[in-house]
Amino acid sequence: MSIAVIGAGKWGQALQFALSKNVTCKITSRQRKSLENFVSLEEALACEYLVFALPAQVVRTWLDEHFQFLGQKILVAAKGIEKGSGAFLNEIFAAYIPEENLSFLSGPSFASEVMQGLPTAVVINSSNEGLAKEFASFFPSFMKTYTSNDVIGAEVCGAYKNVLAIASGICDGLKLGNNARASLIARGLVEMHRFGKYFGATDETFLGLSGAGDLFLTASSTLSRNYRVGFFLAEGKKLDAILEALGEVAEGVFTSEAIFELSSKHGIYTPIAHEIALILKGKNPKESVKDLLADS
Ligand SMILES: NC(=O)C1=CN([C@@H]2O[C@H](COP(=O)(O)OP(=O)(O)OC[C@H]3O[C@@H](n4cnc5c(N)ncnc54)[C@H](O)[C@@H]3O)[C@@H](O)[C@H]2O)C=CC1
Ligand SMILES: O=C(CO)COP(=O)(O)O
Repeated sequence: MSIAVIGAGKWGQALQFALSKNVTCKITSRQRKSLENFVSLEEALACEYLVFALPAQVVRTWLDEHFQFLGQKILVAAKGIEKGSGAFLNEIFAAYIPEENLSFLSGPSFASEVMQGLPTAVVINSSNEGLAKEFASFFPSFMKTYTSNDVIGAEVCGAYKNVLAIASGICDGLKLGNNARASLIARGLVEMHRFGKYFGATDETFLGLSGAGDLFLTASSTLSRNYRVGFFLAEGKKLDAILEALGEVAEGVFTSEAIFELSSKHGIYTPIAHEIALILKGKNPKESVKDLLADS
């Protein structure tokens, strides 16, 4: 078998590191990097298995410009909803790749900890159980892998928790206390469940690794880029300056807009994501706290 990671950012490199414990794993990116088993895009695309670790917002253009379906089996490792279209990643990929060849990775997994070989548990989600199990078998023992067929549930959780992590960072940046953060995370879980149910997600996904697991992780740690974006916004820093200093993707910034658009279109009640979208457009976070407390 042959496998390659596409995208050599933080997550792509961590996944290559993890998969290389069991299999020879190649990696490619738009700029050549001096990484072991770095290959050209052509060589990567010729592999039987591909792991996509590109930011959600660039996936559609990337597929349009570079992808050719040769029967490859795909694991999508990005977490986000496309801004503008409100498209989920499974919808974007489905235009290029048959559903039975697609799977999606979810669960609590900071790249920096995976890079150190620290233990975690993740989920491989696919309508094709055999494919999910195949990908699961490639992961090293320090990453315990579960499988699920709730693709949309895993996708909603992975994307929504990034927006809630921004909210949590704001909460801590404003020094609102532990009670406030726990309330926010708990209400956030209810909110993302409501949103996910609308699109057909399964209840139990929200209680497991993809939902509560990844939400608790990301919304309670300064290791999260999304959390840090929120923290610095609360300190009064400008979004552009925060993102420039971050130098890495914070998907929640784009996903909050996508959720705002989808919730407005479908009439889904998502007050926390709504306030985050407004804060990212310049609303004072303290006003948002007042509005959320007063909201009934
Ligand atoms: N870092 C982490 O701990 C985790 C990240 N993820 C998700 O994985 C995805 C990627 O995140 P990271 O690797 O951490 O981000 P990153 O910011 O470290 O790297 C993103 C990579 O994408 C490349 N890239 C950006 N635009 C591109 C384009 N138009 N064409 C080709 N390549 C392009 C960049 O050069 C960079 O190498 C995101 O959706 C993120 O939410 C998921 C789980 C964990
Ligand atoms: O998805 C992640 C961990 O599971 C990474 O979160 P951040 O992108 O906020 O760092």
